[in-house]
Amino acid sequence: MIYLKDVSYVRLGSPDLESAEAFATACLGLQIAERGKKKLYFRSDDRAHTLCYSEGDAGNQTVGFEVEDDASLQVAASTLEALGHAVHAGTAEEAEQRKVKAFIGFYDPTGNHIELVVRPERSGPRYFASRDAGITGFSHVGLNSTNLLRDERFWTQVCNARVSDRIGDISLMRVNAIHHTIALLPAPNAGIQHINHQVGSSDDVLRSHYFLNEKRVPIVFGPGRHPTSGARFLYFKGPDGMVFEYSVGVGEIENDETHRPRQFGFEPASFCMWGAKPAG
Ligand SMILES: O=C(O)c1cccc(O)c1O
Ligand SMILES: [Fe+2]
Repeated sequence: MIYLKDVSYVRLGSPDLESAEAFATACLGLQIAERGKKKLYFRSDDRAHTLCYSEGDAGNQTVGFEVEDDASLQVAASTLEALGHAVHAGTAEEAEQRKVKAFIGFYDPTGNHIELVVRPERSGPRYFASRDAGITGFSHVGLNSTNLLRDERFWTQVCNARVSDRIGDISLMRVNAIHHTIALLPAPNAGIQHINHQVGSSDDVLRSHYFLNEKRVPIVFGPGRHPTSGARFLYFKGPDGMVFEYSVGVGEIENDETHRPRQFGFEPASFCMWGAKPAG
């Protein structure tokens, strides 16, 4: 069993780092942590980085998850290899680029590139962004899935994810008390479907709605409220078509042992209890 503790970071390729930087700082509200060679590191909370853009193909997308220690990483590697997944052991240089002690890389059954990391760095100074978006931290990712049942099985049976709720066959899965850290959404190919940051209040969500509209950032869904996690949300489009979500008030699962996933119908009202409909 692979015990995921939390999501750690997202790594995104972009052919235009300048635009990515402008969006991440002036629109999304992240803090530049470090400029590397053709790499930009961003902070959103007390971690040293939670997002890294590197110059390259926008199809290069990776999600990093934290595991407990080196022993857990070894178990993860052998578990994956036994199941036929090719596992890449991160080199010291690659680990340094990720600000982690060690990591492995592999592809999930859909083909999403996943990294498992040990001892991701924190930062001493607190997160301080130039735009006051009210971000309190990087919280979850939506992952594309070409086969929801197969991929839910991978994340819950090979890994320790637990289903908190389902909308149709879409699963919202937790790896700790937070309602979900991974959402699996149907898509024809691999990719990150959205990247979620939590904000401090509903005011932040609505304030950003006006702010992003003014900046001509395409709003793709919301403001709204998810009946599943209870979170108030706003989705908008960033560089290379990547969708970002702000949300506040994501619930926690009080009793991990006794919680049973709730089933919601695959319909708009299951995504927004206020009646918002996705754009397009
Ligand atoms: O927060 C949620 O419950 C949620 C539901 C559907 C899709 C999402 O991205 C979510 O964050
Ligand atoms: Fe989400």
